[in-house]
Amino acid sequence: MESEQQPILRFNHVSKTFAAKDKSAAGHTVLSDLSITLYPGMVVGLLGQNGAGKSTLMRCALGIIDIDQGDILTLGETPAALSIQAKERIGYVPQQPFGYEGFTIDKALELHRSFYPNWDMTLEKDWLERFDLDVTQAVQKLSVGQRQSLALIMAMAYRPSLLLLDEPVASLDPIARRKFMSDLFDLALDSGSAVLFSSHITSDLERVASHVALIKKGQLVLFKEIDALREEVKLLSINDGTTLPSSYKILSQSGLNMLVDTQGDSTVITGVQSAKAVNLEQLFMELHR
Ligand SMILES: Nc1ncnc2c1ncn2[C@@H]1O[C@H](COP(=O)(O)OP(=O)(O)OP(=O)(O)O)[C@@H](O)[C@H]1O
Repeated sequence: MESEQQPILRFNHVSKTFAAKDKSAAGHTVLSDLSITLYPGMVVGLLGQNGAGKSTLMRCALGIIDIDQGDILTLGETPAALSIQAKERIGYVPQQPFGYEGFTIDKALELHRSFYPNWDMTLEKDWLERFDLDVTQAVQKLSVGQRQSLALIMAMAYRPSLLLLDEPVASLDPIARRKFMSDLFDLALDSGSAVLFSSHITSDLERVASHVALIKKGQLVLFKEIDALREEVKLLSINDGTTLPSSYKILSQSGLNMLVDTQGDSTVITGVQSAKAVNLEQLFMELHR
């Protein structure tokens, strides 16, 4: 199904190294040979430790940061030369939303919506109510969570084809978070959009994402449908000398315990004492032991 659709965002063997301050020192490689493709309707949760490269990946997709190797296509275009038409179809909420200080919420929205011909006033109104925002309030007086809620409305009310959300819900209370997350999924499905969002809250990710992309030190360790995760990623305890099928990808190993991606291979293997499914949090912990 996926191959028949045009990708919304494609990272193809992308690498990025930031130069060291001291020109003679080696640079810091933040993304390494990373490939992911997002198709319409995909909600991809990006998981990784602090500094793993999640924000950098999003900034590269927007052309804010240049890459060193590989290529990226954002709505079919090169990020460094995105057309206005493409920009009108992208929503982005950075980790620390900024801008519109000195405006009230309604004035800020009035200006912001003027940039987007497809702005949906009903959606705006709905989300203002959901987040319980008073439009007469000054933007600079909003709490961090309220500021984040406003940034989300500003990024989503024009139903962008591509939505990049960098820890969008970190400052939202659990009720606002839950509402936002389920709506996010519906919105993506309704509008045929693709969403890439980073979060450290694995339960949110499990609830709302269709896929998970796990990044460790700039490398993509796993990219999988959430539903396939429980079936295909296993914590194995094996006997010494056990040979695993070549289709298995070993994600981490500690003695005779290993975390593997069976990649759908259901061959029965002798020598495996136990094979346990893992949830996202367990997977994350195992990978970073
Ligand atoms: N402009 C820059 N110049 C130099 N180094 C940078 C730059 N931007 C990011 N980095 C470095 O790249 C690494 C990855 O940063 P990034 O913000 O992408 O991580 P992250 O996965 O989003 O982390 P977090 O979960 O803490 O938000 C970090 O070590 C950071 O210091």
